[in-house]
Amino acid sequence: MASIATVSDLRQGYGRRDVIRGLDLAVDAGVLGLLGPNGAGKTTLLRTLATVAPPREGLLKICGAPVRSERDARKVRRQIGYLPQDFGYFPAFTVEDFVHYCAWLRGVPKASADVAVNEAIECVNLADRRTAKLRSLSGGMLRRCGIAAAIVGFPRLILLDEPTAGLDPAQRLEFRALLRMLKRRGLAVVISTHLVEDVAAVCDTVAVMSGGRLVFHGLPDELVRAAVADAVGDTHIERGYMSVLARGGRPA
Ligand SMILES: Nc1ncnc2c1ncn2[C@@H]1O[C@H](COP(=O)(O)OP(=O)(O)OP(=O)(O)O)[C@@H](O)[C@H]1O
Repeated sequence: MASIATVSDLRQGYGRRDVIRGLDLAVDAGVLGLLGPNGAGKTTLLRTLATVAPPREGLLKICGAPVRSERDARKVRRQIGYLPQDFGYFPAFTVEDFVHYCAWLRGVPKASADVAVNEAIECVNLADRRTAKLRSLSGGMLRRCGIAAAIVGFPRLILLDEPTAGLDPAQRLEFRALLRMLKRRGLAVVISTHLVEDVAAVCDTVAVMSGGRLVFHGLPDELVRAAVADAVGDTHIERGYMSVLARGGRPA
């Protein structure tokens, strides 16, 4: 089956600086966990997949369509839900207003928008706060509202930048259940996270970035098996993660 998104030989950066070089990645249905230390390039990759910034070099394809121009990007944005790390919002909007607005921005058909908005709000367990103003929400609730905005209408590609930041342990478990539901719908979800245990619990595949390159892409079990004998870490997968970072992508 064709991948939902691919980047080939991607070069991406800011100003004069390249932060991603020669990166190839295929995103298929299921949950892909994107790991890597601060500054590795995870957000830059997600922004590129979200068509926020065009690749400096290389090819981005969404649902099989090459995205080479703003015109191409407009055609595929309907298929993309994106939760940035720091998302902008209007404090006076209610939860419902905000998710509706994001549905409208993404072109969710008007006839199905009300149902889609309700469904998204229920998915993140904010139904009892639907008329609350965003300014009155806790950090975790606001994050869940952002997740609802990213999944409304169930786009085929959902990109979540540190979605579990600020969630308490019970909310993180609920978020994992939500990811499993999105997976059952055949959607592709990419989550950037520093929580290696979230990846072990719910991701089908894992990509590890370091210094703007992909140093690992495979199954969570394969990351566990990548652990070297003296690796640091409290869990098997943390030891695998630390090992691939230390190795910098060189074959074992
Ligand atoms: N808007 C920007 N302008 C200039 N440089 C930037 C900008 N955003 C990110 N960078 C730089 O690009 C590199 C990659 O940053 P990026 O945010 O993609 O990493 P990350 O893996 O998401 O990090 P974190 O885990 O801290 O969120 C870093 O060196 C960062 O300083």
